[in-house]
Amino acid sequence: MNTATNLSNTSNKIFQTVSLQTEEILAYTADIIVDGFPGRPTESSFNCSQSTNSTGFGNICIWPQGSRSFRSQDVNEEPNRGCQPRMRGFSSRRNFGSREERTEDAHSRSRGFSRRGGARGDFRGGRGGFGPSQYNENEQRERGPHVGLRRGMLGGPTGDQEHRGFGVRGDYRGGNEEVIAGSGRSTWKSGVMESGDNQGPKVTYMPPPPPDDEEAIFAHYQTGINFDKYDTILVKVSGLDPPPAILTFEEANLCQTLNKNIAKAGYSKLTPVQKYSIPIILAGRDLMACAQTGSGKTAAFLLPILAHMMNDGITASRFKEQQEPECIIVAPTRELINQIFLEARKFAYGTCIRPVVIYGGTQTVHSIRQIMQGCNILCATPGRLMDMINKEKVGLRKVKYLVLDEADRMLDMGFGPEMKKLVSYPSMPPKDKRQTLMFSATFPEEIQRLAGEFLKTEYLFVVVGQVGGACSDVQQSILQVDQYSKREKLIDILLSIGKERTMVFVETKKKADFIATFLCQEKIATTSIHGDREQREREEALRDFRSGKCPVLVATSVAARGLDIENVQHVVNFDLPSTIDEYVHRIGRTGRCGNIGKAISFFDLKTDSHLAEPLLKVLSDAQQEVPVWLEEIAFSAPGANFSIPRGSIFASVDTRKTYQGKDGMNAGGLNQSYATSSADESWD
Ligand SMILES: Nc1ncnc2c1ncn2[C@@H]1O[C@H](COP(=O)(O)OP(=O)(O)OP(=O)(O)O)[C@@H](O)[C@H]1O
Repeated sequence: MNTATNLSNTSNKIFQTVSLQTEEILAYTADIIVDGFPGRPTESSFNCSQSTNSTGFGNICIWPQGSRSFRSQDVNEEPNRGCQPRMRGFSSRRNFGSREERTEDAHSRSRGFSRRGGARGDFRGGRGGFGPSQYNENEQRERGPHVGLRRGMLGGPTGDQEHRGFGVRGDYRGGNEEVIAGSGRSTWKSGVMESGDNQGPKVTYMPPPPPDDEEAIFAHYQTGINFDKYDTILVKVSGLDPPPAILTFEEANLCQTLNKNIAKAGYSKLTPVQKYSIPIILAGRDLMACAQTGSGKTAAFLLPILAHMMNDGITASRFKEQQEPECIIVAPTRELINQIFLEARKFAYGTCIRPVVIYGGTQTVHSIRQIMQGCNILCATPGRLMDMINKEKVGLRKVKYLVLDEADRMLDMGFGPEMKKLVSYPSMPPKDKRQTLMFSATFPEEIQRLAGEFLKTEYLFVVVGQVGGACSDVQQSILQVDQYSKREKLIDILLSIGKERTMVFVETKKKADFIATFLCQEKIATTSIHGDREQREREEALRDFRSGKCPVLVATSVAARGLDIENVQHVVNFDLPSTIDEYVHRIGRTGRCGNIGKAISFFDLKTDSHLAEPLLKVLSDAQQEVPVWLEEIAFSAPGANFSIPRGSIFASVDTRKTYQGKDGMNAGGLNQSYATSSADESWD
């Protein structure tokens, strides 16, 4: 394989072709039928030039004028081979596994290996060219157990990125943390992080430093017209002796620097989750908090942690081989953890507290360098974090605050074992010696139970609204669209939307490429983000989307959680996700911070019927119109049970048995219900 990397692209293709096992060729043959798209995205359609920058359009693909487009009328034909989109990353490169990122991606590969009998060194990937040999007609899902099969097929150390191009897609890269988690159905091999160290190419990507002028640091978007409506949402706090909520930032008694930063960030009123979480964290309590998407959970944990650190008189950490951060924040995706880091940097501005971010898909040496320069708050994706701990670049002895953002995902089968490993690390202070904080918009009951293991028994549970409820600022519509009509419908919608920023969610990485290519062909400036894109490309895609250069972003679930992008007015679920929680997170990319958004979902009777009932509940809980046909499907579903109260598919209360069935209140102050709208609780 090493020899192969030194061959020219052409000879590599030949090499790879002859390397295919019969079984893989057969699998590839199956793979050419993309779900719902008999019009196969061929090598030519995805044969994207790497010289993207020369197009001046970054990640988007541009079809030459007059190129023939393929829409549903020519679904049985391939797109014109002469019209190749110049679209970096949609197809052109493949990588072969990263030594540096091994630990990050070991999960996905290990799962692939375990399912495939531990084989390494297979060829695969090859989007649009040689075909990911492991695909079958069902496609590999972005989330779930098949993900590992997509990666590292060629295996072996293969040199740096410059040598990766085989003219096909399917880059191996490490650390798609987001990819392995989520469905709760993924298989997991604990201990894989330490296994085999010599897989894949060296990752050379170093993310550019974020702009450090004050204006950029404090750049923010405006709260929307419904921001004040947050006041009316019911908040429930359960657990012993919760401290009273605060109504204003002043009541939090934060230091002057923090208050200044809050003002510069444009925050003048607390959101409900902040009103309740800030005093709880300031009081040193462990917390599990559940609040709608876009309602300010990040600041709800960052501000009190920073306040504690300021009170503790933390001094600037000095350059050292090993750093011992006081706070560790973990999140499931690279882009999200980077966003959290930027928030931490904003609120810590002008203090000597140094936040650092590390995540997969970037040079390990770069992460090490960042850490060594001093680190008080370490924002990390799990794989990279464990790698740094194993390399003894991060010591856990001083950890006082541990935050799991998107905690339900951090604790599911994808990341749960890793999180357990983290908290049981010998040097990690036990739970009674640290403060553990968990935040998410969704918290399934079984995950709540798991979370209990990480938290002190007397942790507090804050629920703003309904656990797992959708944000009511998102106008949701569900359309019945079969898979063969989806593209046509999408075009209609995007044309009517015009240039408004829109995220289009699809279920697989491959389909993300396909739809992005298709939209570009239709002359809609589109970019894409998913776990098979290189980190550089993912970040470029987000930049292009944020700036409006590409107003359409086609995404897999990698972008479903946490991303806070200004002005996303629409979310389209081209494919509905497999779980209702995922739906709630996806549509939450719009309608943030009091702004209004719209979400349109294509409901395919053949594949989505299982979602009818939970969808109906989410819609009605958020006071949305429920289509009659959806109601009918939901009611006719086997086992449909509408005697249960709406929303009861979600945990509506703290699952701790001790506190349940007490009629809402007891002498210890359990299960207090609060409405932030009470007359004396104005935010002004
Ligand atoms: N009190 C506030 N006043 C004004 N803006 C705020 C306030 N709190 C948070 N925001 C802004 O609201 C936006 C959404 O916040 P954030 O990303 O923390 O939401 P979230 O609840 O974590 O959402 P998700 O569940 O999608 O992760 C951000 O742009 C943030 O800066």
